Amino acid sequence: MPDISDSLQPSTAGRSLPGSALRDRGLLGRAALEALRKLNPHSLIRNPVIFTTEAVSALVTALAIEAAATGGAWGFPAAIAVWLWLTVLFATFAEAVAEGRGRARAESLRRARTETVAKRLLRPDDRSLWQPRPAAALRPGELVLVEAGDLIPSDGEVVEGVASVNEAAVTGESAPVIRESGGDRSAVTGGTLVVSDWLVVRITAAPGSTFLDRMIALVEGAARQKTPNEIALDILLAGMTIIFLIAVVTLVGLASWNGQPPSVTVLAALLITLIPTTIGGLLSAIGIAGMDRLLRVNILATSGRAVEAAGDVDVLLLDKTGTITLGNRQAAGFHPAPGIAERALAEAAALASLGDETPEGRSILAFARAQHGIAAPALPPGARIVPFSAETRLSGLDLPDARYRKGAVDAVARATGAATPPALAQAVERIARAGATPLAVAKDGAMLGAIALKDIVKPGIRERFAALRRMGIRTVMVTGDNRLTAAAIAAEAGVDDVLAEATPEEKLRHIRAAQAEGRLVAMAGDGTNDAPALAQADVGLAMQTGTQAAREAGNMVDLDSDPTKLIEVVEIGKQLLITRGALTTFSIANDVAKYFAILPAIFAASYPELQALNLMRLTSPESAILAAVIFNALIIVALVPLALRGVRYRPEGAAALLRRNLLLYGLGGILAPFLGIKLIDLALHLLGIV
Ligand SMILES: Nc1ncnc2c1ncn2[C@@H]1O[C@H](COP(=O)(O)OP(=O)(O)OP(=O)(O)O)[C@@H](O)[C@H]1O
Ligand SMILES: [K+]
Ligand SMILES: [Mg+2]
Repeated sequence: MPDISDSLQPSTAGRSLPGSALRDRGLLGRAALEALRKLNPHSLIRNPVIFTTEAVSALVTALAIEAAATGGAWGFPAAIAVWLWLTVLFATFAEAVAEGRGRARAESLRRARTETVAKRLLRPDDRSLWQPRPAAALRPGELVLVEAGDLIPSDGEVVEGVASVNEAAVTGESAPVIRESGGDRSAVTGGTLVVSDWLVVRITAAPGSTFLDRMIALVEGAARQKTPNEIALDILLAGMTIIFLIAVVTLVGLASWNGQPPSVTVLAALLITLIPTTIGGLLSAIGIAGMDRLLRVNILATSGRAVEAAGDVDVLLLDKTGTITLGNRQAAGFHPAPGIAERALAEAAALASLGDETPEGRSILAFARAQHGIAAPALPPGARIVPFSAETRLSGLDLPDARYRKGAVDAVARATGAATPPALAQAVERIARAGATPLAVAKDGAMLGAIALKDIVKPGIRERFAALRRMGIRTVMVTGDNRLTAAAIAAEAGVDDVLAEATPEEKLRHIRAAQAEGRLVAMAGDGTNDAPALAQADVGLAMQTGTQAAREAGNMVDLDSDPTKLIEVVEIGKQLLITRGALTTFSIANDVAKYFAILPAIFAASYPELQALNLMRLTSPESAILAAVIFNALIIVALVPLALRGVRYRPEGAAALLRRNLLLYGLGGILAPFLGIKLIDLALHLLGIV
């Protein structure tokens, strides 16, 4: 069998150096075209600041044309109009570049969605009777046979069989993973390849809404919605636009007091340089780039809001089996109660597992055969299977003359009324202290012994939990397993806290309680019993190896099935929030210099004393105004790489972070335009343009 731990290695598929998008010529060309398409006012209205800029650009263009037609001075309004249009174009370009990176990934995913022909089973109980059927025509509920070498035609649940599957098409990771019926690794994804053995799969996805389809829509940004934070910032920016509009209009009265009223072109230039075009132009690119950075670490986020929430997460809950451990729990020992032969225990354990479709159940049958040559008998007539459930924490078989149960020790004791002899209790304790899961086996009202199920902690997890702790995040393991096993695994994995013997409802209640205390909660899980908790958590990170239910309940899927990836999610979330804050600060701080550049120019005629404000000693009023507009446009392009890459995040205190960013982006935002406008003014002068 392939080593599943291979799939823990972070994948490098689809990853490239940050900012490399800006060096990709084809991508830039396509983005430029897309930027032009985005000039359509109908779509631009979603961005109030840039929409205002476009309206003002149109107005100044009309004025320039009118001046040219009537023989007036049209050069200055024309130059301003050109740079105002470029301002709008740079903003739409930023968004187009951010989207373009996802589109490239979508194209490679589309190639994975090849047209396969499925083997649809005609009868559920007969694998030899099948009919070819195009994958696209498969409906939910239909059964298909997938054999070694076949592509899995659509998403589904494995109902029979164990196979290794290469999921590289989706995850970029070529080490095969195990897919099997019954347990937490039963979900299969359309477009992935069965490399050995066979599976019978019940289709769960309707045509056109498979995981791959949704993934494509997501990376293309088709499903993207503004987050509540983005909407709030948009409203703030729109408010500032209105305030500056009022301020600029009232200037007309002031300036006309004892001189010439300023021209509409000059007022337009003043308005656009003062409204927050920088952050307005980069806001959506910042959000898209954040989702894209997640994708590069192989995490698929279906909600931008979850990415933002991740930036502020305080607690991470994880289930044990399949999340902290590999989840391939295998029977590894029989421990009979005093006076019971080991073979009698093994026979009872096998009977109790006859109808148990979980990997644990199958491993017990295999172990009984390997250790004692016990062949699993056919299901006797009149037998009733008691399937495993996370609520009862046991499973078993009722025969007309005997009842067999196996499961969590306390659960079996309660259900059968059987007493646990002290020697057995000691054996159970030893198993659990070693980090294995003890299952008690009972026949009617008597305990026959225990089975030890071994599971392995995913490698490297301890260091990663330590890193989470340094980021101020508390890790809590919530598991259905018993206290001792939970404590042993918790100690080995290095989590901060552990909640054992938890039913799905208790996992859910635990999250609600933390949220009620005002904490932001992340949950990582893989099982159907984790689904309610994954849905309730602010960040629900489902393992790609998990069940369909878990993957649908969460708002992120980790294609590498590594719960400690939350580190990356948190960093990217923080980075997103910091980048947005930094560029907003920068954008608003920029206004100071523009004020000093444009106001003296406007009032030059009315109030010559105001020349004292012309700190930059700009060549002429016209040159000052044009230089400010050019700077205002160019700064958007200059900041695109930062918006895409994100401001670097270092784990340090919030106060230190705020201080550093205020200094860098606040003070930088005040000073940069003084320098920039002066340089542009000089250049315009040297080129003889003004
Ligand atoms: N096939 C089975 N038959 C009987 N009992 C089982 C079986 N599988 C698991 N159990 C018992 O039920 C308990 C709860 O199982 P459940 O799957 O809810 O939680 P878990 O997988 O152990 O933990 P986690 O919630 O961390 O994944 C297990 O700890 C084990 O004692
Ligand atoms: K501006
Ligand atoms: Mg589980």
